[in-house]
Amino acid sequence: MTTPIDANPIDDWPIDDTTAIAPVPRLDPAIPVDAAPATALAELEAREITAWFGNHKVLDRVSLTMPAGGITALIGPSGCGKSTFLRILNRMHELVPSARLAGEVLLDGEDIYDPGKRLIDARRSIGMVFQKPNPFPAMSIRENVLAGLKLTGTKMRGSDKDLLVESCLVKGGLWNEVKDRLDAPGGGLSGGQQQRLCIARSLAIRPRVLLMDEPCSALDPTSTRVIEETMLDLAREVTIVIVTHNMQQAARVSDQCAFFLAAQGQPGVIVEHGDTTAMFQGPQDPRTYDYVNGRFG
Ligand SMILES: Nc1ncnc2c1ncn2[C@@H]1O[C@H](COP(=O)(O)OP(=O)(O)OP(=O)(O)O)[C@@H](O)[C@H]1O
Repeated sequence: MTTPIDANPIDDWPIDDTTAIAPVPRLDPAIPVDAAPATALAELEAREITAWFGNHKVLDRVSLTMPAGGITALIGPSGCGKSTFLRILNRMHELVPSARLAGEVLLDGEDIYDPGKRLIDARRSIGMVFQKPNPFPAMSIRENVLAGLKLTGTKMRGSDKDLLVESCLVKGGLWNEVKDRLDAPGGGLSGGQQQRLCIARSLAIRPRVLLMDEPCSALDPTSTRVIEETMLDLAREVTIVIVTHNMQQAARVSDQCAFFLAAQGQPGVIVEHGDTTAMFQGPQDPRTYDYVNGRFG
């Protein structure tokens, strides 16, 4: 099925993913966030995804199941469509005016592109963390975590906000470093701390899936390890999909990998996917072997 691209109902959100925060969905103001039940782990399944920018087809019939509570790494050389695929998973692809796609993305069996589904619900359930940490620099750490609620106009008691800020910063692996300076500006944190603040911010809207587009590529090795530990902890409650160029990182954090490749002038496809250990130790396809062993890309 070719999915029609609707006008973007959140048209005041910036598009540039190096500077924007992910569009934040609207919580039900009637439900205090700390009282909301924990959400069940969700499986995400992409079926036969084909994507275009104008007439340029960049993905061809890509299917992948991303298991509930797992970490799936998308790997492959530059330009093979990994980020495009990731952005299709939470309907960010349609922010680009020339973008089109065909196929389905099922969140626990329900197609997020179904005409009866609202864009806002996809964004509510499927959060995104970008390559470059992008906190609001002048806002305090606390305000950054709560930014999604503020932007959506959700009302919450002060004590509920305090609980939410603490729980998100704990889950984001940042609480111990910032608990005594929650009113300090987010822009004053180190790059690695800023990225964990962005993770905490995305958790505040209780996503069921967290998409991460090269979240450590701007960070030093120590910060990278801290983010990886945070991801491993988070996978107990959110399904994670990460794009990474770092093969060691893919091996360290992911349960399964999908290897994307685009032949010269051709759209990207998944050459091979499966258990990460198997992909690294005994890939089926010689191109996967060459890529994971650093022979190209
Ligand atoms: N906004 C856009 N408009 C037009 N073409 C685009 C746009 N974004 C990406 N493309 C094209 O789509 C193809 C896939 O790009 P994409 O960024 O998804 O690849 P990638 O595998 O994530 O690359 P990298 O690893 O370098 O980030 C490329 O040919 C790219 O030039």
